[in-house]
Amino acid sequence: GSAAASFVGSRRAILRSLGDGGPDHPDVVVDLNSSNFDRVLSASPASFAVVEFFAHWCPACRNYKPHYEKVARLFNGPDAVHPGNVFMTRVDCAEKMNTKLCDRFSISYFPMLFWGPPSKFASGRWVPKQENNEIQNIDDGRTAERLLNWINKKLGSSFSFDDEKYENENVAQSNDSDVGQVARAIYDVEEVTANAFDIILDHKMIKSETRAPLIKFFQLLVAHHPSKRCRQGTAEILVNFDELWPSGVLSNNSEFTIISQDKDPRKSFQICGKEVPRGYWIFCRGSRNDTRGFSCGLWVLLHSLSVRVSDGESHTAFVVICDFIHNFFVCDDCRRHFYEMCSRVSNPMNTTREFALWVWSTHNSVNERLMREENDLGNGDPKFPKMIWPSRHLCPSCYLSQSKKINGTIQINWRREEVFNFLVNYYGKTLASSFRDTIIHDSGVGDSMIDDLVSSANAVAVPIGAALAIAVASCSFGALACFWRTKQKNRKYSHHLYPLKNV
Ligand SMILES: Cc1cc2nc3c(=O)[nH]c(=O)nc-3n(C[C@H](O)[C@H](O)[C@H](O)COP(=O)(O)OP(=O)(O)OC[C@H]3O[C@@H](n4cnc5c(N)ncnc54)[C@H](O)[C@@H]3O)c2cc1C
Repeated sequence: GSAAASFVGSRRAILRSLGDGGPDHPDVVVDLNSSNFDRVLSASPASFAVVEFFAHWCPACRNYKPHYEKVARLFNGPDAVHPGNVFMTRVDCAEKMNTKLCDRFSISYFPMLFWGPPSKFASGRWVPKQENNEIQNIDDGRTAERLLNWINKKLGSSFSFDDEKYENENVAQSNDSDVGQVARAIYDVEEVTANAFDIILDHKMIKSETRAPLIKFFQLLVAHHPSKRCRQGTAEILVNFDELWPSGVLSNNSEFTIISQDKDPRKSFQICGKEVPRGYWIFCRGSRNDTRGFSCGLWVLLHSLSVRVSDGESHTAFVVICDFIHNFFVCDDCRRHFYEMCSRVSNPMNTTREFALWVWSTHNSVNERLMREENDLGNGDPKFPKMIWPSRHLCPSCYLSQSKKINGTIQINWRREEVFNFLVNYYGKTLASSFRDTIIHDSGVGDSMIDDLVSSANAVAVPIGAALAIAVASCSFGALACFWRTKQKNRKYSHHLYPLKNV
């Protein structure tokens, strides 16, 4: 009796240490099935995915579950130690709906594990003994340790279960690390966009006086957001804007009441698609819980917009961004400081260069101020001290000569032309370089006009005004949009377009 009891006890202890669900060990493995498999995998920011095919009735799978989840906790979920590296998922082949999916991967036993780039899973299949398959069968993953070893061999990494949250290679880099790091920031730009929209809804910030600035900001996003998913999602919201937030119902300074209470707009409109927000930061991840993240993502969004607008749009975009921060950035100090700097601009911005350099130098003024503050208060992120950016290390050619300290402030002689080139390359091309920018039309009603509209992957040029005009003229977003459009036909068209020229 007592031997059996202690056996059960120790087995529990082992299970606990491996993680058997519960509040300390949440199950962060992403469950996939035939209806979301392709979409979720193709939207994953991770470089690699593991897919476990199992059957819920299989006892070996049940025993394996805590092992698999222990590995998954390193990579998945808000508390992941190494987010964005490996996406850990599973498919229950005992579910009828998944039969075809499991056949696609020639599942011959449970659990059966595969490894490959997420996008290859999304479009792929696996056939035994076929060479050059980008999807590989994981033949040695029977315990948590062995699976992690297998992954480490593939990645050339040394991930360990002892790694602590935040103390990891993702933050061993700093602001000053290599140029390619910013390629991962595209996911943070999506994350910040979705978070900002959530905040706007949560705080009921759409009021009669903030409605127009928001519409204009959305127009800017439709035309120039670096992520196609976000361009499309924003276009959808824009097309439905009048329906969701009718101007007549909004009163000054009072919160907006959702007309039909059971229809919370956020439930039907995801500004960057279904997979975002993901709940974690990659490029903008701080070494402490309360640093970086959102505000870092917001800066990256602003910079990436600034290098994408055309010369002719630059002043409008400047005003739109100033108004957006002023009305919707809930950090009060930040928005006041920023707006002050906006107000100091007396001449219109004539070029993309002027605008992008303004955002850059404004950001540096903030950095400079925070450098002092964080020094005094010790509340900065120790791994990401504020600095004047870009460092000599990042952009040697941006510096004209040795910088001097005059009255305690650093005076740098910038080569502004080089800084601009650097910004365009960094926040333009490099930011979007490794991005798998797929849109899967859930409704199946693809529309070439909207695709054209949102498909400009880099610094190109759908004039902002045209973006909404095209969006409005299209029925690609399903019944609601068509309904809206039909209704608009009888109204004064221009009133609803908010042409940016009139900012
Ligand atoms: C509009 C705005 C106003 C803000 N105002 C305040 C404020 O008044 N007080 C306050 O405490 N916090 C303010 N913040 C927050 C603060 O600026 C930082 O975002 C936050 O402290 C996180 O810092 P970070 O280390 O992630 O780097 P961030 O400053 O957020 O920068 C993000 C990344 O951008 C790059 N970068 C840095 N400088 C530049 C530059 N000059 N040009 C281009 N790229 C650059 C770096 O790669 C950096 O890691 C503001 C944020 C925003 C978006």
